[in-house]
Amino acid sequence: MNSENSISLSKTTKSILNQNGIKLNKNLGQNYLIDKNKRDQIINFGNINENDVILEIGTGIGTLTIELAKKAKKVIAIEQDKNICDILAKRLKEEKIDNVELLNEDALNIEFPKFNKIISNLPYQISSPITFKFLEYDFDLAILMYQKEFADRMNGEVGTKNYSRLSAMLHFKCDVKKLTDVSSESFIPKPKIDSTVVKLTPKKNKISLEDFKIYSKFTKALFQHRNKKIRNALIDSRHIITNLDKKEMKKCMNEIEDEKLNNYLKKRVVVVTPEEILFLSKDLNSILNG
Ligand SMILES: C[S@@+](CC[C@H](N)C(=O)[O-])C[C@H]1O[C@@H](n2cnc3c(N)ncnc32)[C@H](O)[C@@H]1O
Repeated sequence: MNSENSISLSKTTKSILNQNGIKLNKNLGQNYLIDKNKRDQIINFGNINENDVILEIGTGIGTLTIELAKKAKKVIAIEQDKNICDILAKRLKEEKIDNVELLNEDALNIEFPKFNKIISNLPYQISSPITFKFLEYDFDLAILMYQKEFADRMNGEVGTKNYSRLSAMLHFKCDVKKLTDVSSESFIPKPKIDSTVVKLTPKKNKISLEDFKIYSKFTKALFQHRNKKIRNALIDSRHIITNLDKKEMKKCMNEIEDEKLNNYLKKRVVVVTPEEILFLSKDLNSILNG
């Protein structure tokens, strides 16, 4: 960490918060970046040009927003906390920055305006739902800061403790690359966890929207019981994938004659690859809902 740089960002951040009488709220994931080198690294990873429209979730007082706005065509900046949003609006005005569309909203509850890149130091309490939401949109690149353990789960290998609904969902949509770790010292207040900056690059040959919808439902059902056999996991989470009741569903499963499918049903969730989940989700979906 370059101490001079960091001291200045740390000082500015503390002074803005003090002047406005702000006490940061843990429940909203308000840990603000004070490491100027890491901030600059994140911006550089974004490889921003003057045509980019950047989506930023959780702007805080604008540590990333202001630098993003200097390089991009436009920044769509979403911040849930009204007081923090007001501070950023004032800063943007003072700095004569007019290419930021600042939205005081819960990012989980709104439809995002059009964008092509996402760059954010995310509020960690919404890491999962916001990442799944990103997957519903087309974009060129995302540079996102997550809790380190969450980042590890994003490309968890099949059969390991990090293999999760998250890794299975990302598998068909994006390449996931960890770029740099960020120590807890780089934030105020200092969180108990370390962080990792991750790059998501959407895959070119994605599966069809219809298949991904079915795959998503089955993945959700399966990973609620990651150590169970697939058959039992699906029966237990049947409400996610079908309207059949337990008896009807068991009957359907018992009538399956396809050997390959029957073999999958006997495997434990955690050892089944995304390709296998895709295969069985399409077949089972027509059996259970056909
Ligand atoms: C980790 S801080 C990042 C702040 C700033 N970008 C930085 O790097 O210092 C996350 C921010 O997200 C905001 N936030 C929390 N939940 C949110 C939500 N559901 N929608 C939008 N913003 C949210 C918090 O108020 C907080 O300012």
